[in-house]
Amino acid sequence: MPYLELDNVSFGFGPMSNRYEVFEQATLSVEQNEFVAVIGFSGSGKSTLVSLLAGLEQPDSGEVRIGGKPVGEPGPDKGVVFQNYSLLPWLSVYGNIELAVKQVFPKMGRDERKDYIQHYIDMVSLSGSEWKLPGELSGGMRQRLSLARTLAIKPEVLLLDEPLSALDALTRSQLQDEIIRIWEVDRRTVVMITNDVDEAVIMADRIVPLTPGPSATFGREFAVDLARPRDRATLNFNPEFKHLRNQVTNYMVSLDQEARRLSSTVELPLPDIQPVRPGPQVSIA
Ligand SMILES: Nc1ncnc2c1ncn2[C@@H]1O[C@H](COP(=O)(O)OP(=O)(O)OP(=O)(O)O)[C@@H](O)[C@H]1O
Repeated sequence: MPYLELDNVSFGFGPMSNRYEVFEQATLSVEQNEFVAVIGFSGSGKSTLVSLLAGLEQPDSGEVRIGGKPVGEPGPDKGVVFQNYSLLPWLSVYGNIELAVKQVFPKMGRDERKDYIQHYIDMVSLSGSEWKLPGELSGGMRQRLSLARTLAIKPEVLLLDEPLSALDALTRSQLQDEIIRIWEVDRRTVVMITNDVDEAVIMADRIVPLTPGPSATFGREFAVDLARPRDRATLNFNPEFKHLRNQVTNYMVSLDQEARRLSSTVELPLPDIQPVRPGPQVSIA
């Protein structure tokens, strides 16, 4: 039975007179502890999908379910890591995690809480930076902190909204490996939004493309049957990896071409204006 479900979901922004339909009857099923990468073009609805899964937005029709129940309000059962970190700049690394932990586990004793927070700081390799403020951290360290803070509230579903796209290529690949290392030790259901095919193939169990908007839906899925742990150095020479990467890339290109073809054949309504006719000639003496 699927754990996380988007069941025939339609959702749009704006009033009826000027509406933008983001999703039309979109359906997605994710198994418990599965790692799914949703890949899509800019503006296709990736962040909106995260908002719907997190309960920040409610569908116009259809239903979002977790464990068979409607998703409900945002809460610690759904942990979101955003692209832009969303850290409190006046709190240290320790303080940012502590705030979240205190909110979700108010009864945890002081000593236990200290060890608990340190465990998550160590997990994301931020040991030694406990008392630094977010402004004193690199982009990669800030995203590690975001991840630690979200993991520390023990969400059942982890929603990663393009968490690595603001990082340089080297830091990005390091963090991809770290996220997978952490997920392999402490499995949970993950939906990661990405616009990077390689990232999706290296990290996910399954890749689900989002068709270009408006009225996006989910396209053909790709299972990633590469054995774990995946070593990026050897993957580059793995024919299965290369084949899958090409398949996904070609499919995304074909989705884009189809969307462009459709938008160029749409007939634009022209205003119904009577042509101006010249009046009688007037001669000026
Ligand atoms: N609050 C809003 N009001 C009106 N339209 C919105 C709102 N938020 C998003 N949209 C529109 O909905 C569509 C999907 O937006 P969304 O941010 O989910 O896309 P995305 O795939 O995450 O884009 P990107 O990759 O560029 O961040 C876009 O066309 C966007 O303009």
